[in-house]
Amino acid sequence: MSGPSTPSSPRAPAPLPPDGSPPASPESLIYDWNQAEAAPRPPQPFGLIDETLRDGIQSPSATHPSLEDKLELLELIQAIGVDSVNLGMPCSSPRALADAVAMSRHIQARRLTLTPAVAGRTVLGDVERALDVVQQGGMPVVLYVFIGASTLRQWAEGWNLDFLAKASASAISLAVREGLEVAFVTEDTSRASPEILDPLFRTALGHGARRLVLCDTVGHATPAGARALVRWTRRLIASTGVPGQVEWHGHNDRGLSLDNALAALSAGADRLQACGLGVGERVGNTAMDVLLLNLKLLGWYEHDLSRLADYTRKVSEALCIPIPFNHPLSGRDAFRTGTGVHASAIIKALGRDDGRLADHLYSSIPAREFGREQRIEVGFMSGLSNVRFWLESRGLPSNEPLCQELLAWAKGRDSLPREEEILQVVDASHYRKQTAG
Ligand SMILES: CC(C)C(=O)C(=O)O
Repeated sequence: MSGPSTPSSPRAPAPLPPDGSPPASPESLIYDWNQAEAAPRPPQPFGLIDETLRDGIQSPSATHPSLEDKLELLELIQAIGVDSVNLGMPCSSPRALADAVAMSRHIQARRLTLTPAVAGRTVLGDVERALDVVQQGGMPVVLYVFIGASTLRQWAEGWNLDFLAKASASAISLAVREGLEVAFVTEDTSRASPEILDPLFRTALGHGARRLVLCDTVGHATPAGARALVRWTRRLIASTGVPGQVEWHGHNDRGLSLDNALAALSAGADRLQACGLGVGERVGNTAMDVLLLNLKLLGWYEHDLSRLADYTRKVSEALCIPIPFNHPLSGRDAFRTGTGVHASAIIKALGRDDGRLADHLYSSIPAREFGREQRIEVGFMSGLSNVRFWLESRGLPSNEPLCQELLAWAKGRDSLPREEEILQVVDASHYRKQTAG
């Protein structure tokens, strides 16, 4: 009896080699249900902007990174293939302005290909600080000018649509007149009506803005909402005849920011904004690292990502924000296996090819492609194979009595032992044996 048919058929796994030899590739043994209803590919080439040094440092738990850390981060953002970077809000403090200038100079001195951007409100003084960055930094920057747009935001500020349009028009006009490329950012776009967005977007494009940034400021959107908003905005831009681009900025309050970013891209967004480790206001933004990981695995992103883990480590260090233990890819536990059944299968696979199969067995992410590696641990859920492998991979003797002793000891504990603790038990066992002999 055949099962229900799928809308499109993923490739069947290759037959298992009869002699147990390794298959052509780990992927050839994987039946990929994702292919049955694959997300539509982005309809056009897309860009990415790293917002860690703008929205990321707005996280209440973040430390303002030193200039040295900011410069190192620029290098890593370039290394993972992201094309643009927000240098911060030069209007927010003299230090923010000085750092933006220093980063602009660094980009030029190091010949990085990153396009720098800065942010400010639709306030003339904020535009002037962006112009200071250009003048003192010696290179153009894209200016992201933002204003609260939804009815709720208007109510909180005592604004109306007429005020929003006038403030936006005058800030954009000044920036464009001075030669800046302008991105117009409507805060709370995902809760603003077409009756607000339509005139504001037309005003912005009419005054020379060339990017419209759709903000899911409070993480309200679902993928369906993100798609609808992007498509609606693209239609609006098309109706003006102006060559405008759509950009997506999403927050993670409901845990949907990654899905929303992918949905926005599939619906035609030209650029996605994201922050390393997903840091940012409240629970943060789309995580750049997790976004890149998924774009790569979807086949939508070509760039080598072997330095992705270095990038997240630097974000964590620079902003003094620990990486959650279970964060995809970079978390301490992302590639650790203590459980006996899992470890035993990984160890068997490790013995049979160059390690590529082991990378896929209990992970959907080939660790080594992203600068990480699988680790087998010993703990209360382990079996003998964990212990034997743990000892042998450190060049230690792995005789049966020692393995049994270590396993019994590990099973009596409430948590996985640290390496030094295991080594102490190994030493004590050898000592006992010597003195007994
Ligand atoms: C200023 C804008 C881009 C913002 O951070 C938001 O709306 O979330």
